[in-house]
Amino acid sequence: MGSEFIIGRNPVLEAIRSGHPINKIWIGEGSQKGQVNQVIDLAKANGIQYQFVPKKKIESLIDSQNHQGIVASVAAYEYAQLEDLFKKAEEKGEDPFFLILDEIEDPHNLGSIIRTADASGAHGVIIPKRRAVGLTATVAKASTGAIEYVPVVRVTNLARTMDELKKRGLWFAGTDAKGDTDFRQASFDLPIGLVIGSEGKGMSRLVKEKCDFLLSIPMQGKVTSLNASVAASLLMYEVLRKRNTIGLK
Ligand SMILES: C[S@@+](CC[C@H](N)C(=O)[O-])C[C@H]1O[C@@H](n2cnc3c(N)ncnc32)[C@H](O)[C@@H]1O
Repeated sequence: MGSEFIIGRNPVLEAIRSGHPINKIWIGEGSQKGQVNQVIDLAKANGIQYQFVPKKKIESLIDSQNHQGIVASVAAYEYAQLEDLFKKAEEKGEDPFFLILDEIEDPHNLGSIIRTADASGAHGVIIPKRRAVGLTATVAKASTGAIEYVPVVRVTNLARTMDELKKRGLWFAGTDAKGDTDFRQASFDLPIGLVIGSEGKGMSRLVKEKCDFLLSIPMQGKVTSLNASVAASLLMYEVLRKRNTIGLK
């Protein structure tokens, strides 16, 4: 199994808390305060090896200065199976709510989408194997640890997977600034797959054709689209808003 570095206090804390296998943690000298102490306590409690090193050592490991004095080498992130997503929905007694990402390439966008997926109660994310970013250290950091809790499935062919999911009762909501239905009018009281297009091209033709309806977020200014992760966040929270009574957590 390969390994990855995860960088920063929150991602390392979440990795330990979730039980993700950790090889070693390096802590920058002089960083022993607040959340770093929490990391040390948890590492001790879980028998994880850690070492204090000059900050330069950390920078040489990860080739970055944005590490908050902490970096861990962990087992590479594993992908889930479609079945895991259905299981998560079933455990929560909810209609499936999956995200389908059609060739998202920017790791910050993927991390941010995973973070909001966790917060808004989505049951998992589906990405294609080709022409898309996978679960990397940068994605883990941008997700601030949510990568540990949101199952991500990688499939060979998104359009084919959508066909398979349709047979299992899912309806697909495509998203496009030129879509014909204002997202505030959509109802989400059915098993739903929310499809987000790539940063450059939006949804591919084949994936778009598989969608049952096309939602748009109003654009009142001069630019023609939102950032993919911003659009995904608004749409995920609309699903939560429609499905959950206010006051219920
Ligand atoms: C940066 S946009 C893609 C722009 C691309 N040039 C296009 O024409 O579709 C990335 C993705 O974010 C979502 N998105 C962005 N703005 C949106 C909007 N106003 N309404 C619905 N979805 C939007 C869509 O999923 C879109 O494919």
